[in-house]
Amino acid sequence: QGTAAMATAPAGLYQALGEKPGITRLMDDFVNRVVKDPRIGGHFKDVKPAALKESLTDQICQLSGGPCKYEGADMKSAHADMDINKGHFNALVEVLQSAMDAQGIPFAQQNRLLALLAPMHRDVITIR
Ligand code: HEM
Repeated sequence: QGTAAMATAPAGLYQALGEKPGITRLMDDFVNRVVKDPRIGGHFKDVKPAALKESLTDQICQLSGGPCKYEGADMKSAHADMDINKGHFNALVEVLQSAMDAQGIPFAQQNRLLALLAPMHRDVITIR
């Protein structure tokens, strides 16, 4: 991931997300919601959900302070040529919030994860 993504994980976030099993469940539900979302589902029409779930699980696990290593593409390369605008980015964040609600993740912990993801907008949004 890009340098902007390499913020320090707040203590206890990995645990609050339910560690690897909780993050796996969260990303499973999140991707299922994303592909169905009318605002951004189209971006994912040619994507294999299982592989994306695995990449995201590793990324969020590592980012939140867990013992994982994300080995996928950096955020800039992963999202190049996708015509992602601010509305798409915000829609994805909204879907993530719904998925975190569904997993019973406390609001304050949700915000700690979102704060780690927010700086990635610089690499993900390509239409300004
Ligand atoms: C903070 C926001 C985001 C994060 C952290 C994120 C993270 C990721 C990660 C980790 C991958 C996998 C890359 C790999 O395995 O090499 C990925 C792929 C992808 N992302 Fe994002 N993403 C974000 C926002 C978005 C948005 C807003 C869209 C479009 C609406 C989007 C569309 C995609 C698509 C279509 C892929 C699949 C690429 C492929 O497999 O060819 N992402 N993203």
